[in-house]
Amino acid sequence: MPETITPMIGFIGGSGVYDLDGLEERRWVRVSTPWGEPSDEILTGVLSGVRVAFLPRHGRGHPTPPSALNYRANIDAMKRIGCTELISLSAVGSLKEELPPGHFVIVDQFIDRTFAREKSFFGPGCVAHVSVAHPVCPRLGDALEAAAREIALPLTRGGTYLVMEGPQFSTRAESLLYRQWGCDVIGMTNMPEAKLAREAELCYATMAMVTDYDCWHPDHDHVTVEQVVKVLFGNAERARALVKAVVPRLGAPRGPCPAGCDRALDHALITAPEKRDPALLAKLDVVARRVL
Ligand SMILES: CSC[C@H]1O[C@H](OP(=O)(O)O)[C@H](O)[C@@H]1O
Ligand SMILES: Nc1ncnc2[nH]cnc12
Repeated sequence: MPETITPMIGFIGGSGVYDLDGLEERRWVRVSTPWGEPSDEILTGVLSGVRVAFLPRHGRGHPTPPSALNYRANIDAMKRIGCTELISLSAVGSLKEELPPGHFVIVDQFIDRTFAREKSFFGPGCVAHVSVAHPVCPRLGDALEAAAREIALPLTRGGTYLVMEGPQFSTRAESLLYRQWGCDVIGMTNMPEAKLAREAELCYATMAMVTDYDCWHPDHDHVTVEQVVKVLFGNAERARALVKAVVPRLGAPRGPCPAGCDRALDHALITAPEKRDPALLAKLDVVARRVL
């Protein structure tokens, strides 16, 4: 008999999304992990009868830049508190004319250009290679699409998110290069987040909220924080409406993920049991508990 999972929907709120409203049994909870401290306390509560958790990715008040985020602690903490799926709400720049500020994109691919971050829970003493060929859970994508259409958000389903290191925005040459690569949007945070969610066997999807045209567009000034923030105020309101619309669609008890996100480690571990490092295995207590 396949296991029945009672979902707890986790949200990781990006720039401009530092809180969730409308929760019952609302409580900010401190969660420590073997990987260090997450960005902030995690807000837990109940929305439409469904358990939810919310982590402000950069911390409340936005003290932490993309490269200094402890992505491993964030993902571990969300799983540790009971999340079964993760939805990222992220501000992005647009690399396509037809994705103007105010538009929403359910991305389904990433190009990871980050280079100064811890990208795996595994390493010497326990080597694992998961597939991220399809980094986004289609079931979460379907739920996000249905919810976004219900509240009439301007929406595109599918797109490639270029993840840059930052914190500076791109040069014009870089922006033009990413357009040539066929990328749709650009941001600084969703990798290694999506890779780590896969290693932790959590379903993951991103709702990207376009705030600017980066710096490639001949008719628009280059992106500034001021501009991002201005658009974000509108977007953040709509992001909250999206959360309220998506949660009931994901809340029912369910079987295993049809795409296999929750079994990503089934064929990933390659280190022989007798060669595994007990100290690392102890840190993997929650992330890899199903297979260790
Ligand atoms: C404030 S603009 C740059 C900043 O916004 C995005 O963050 P998030 O994905 O957490 O919404 C982008 O990735 C940068 O970190
Ligand atoms: N143009 C841009 N580049 C990188 N991250 C962003 N976040 C929002 N706009 C961005």
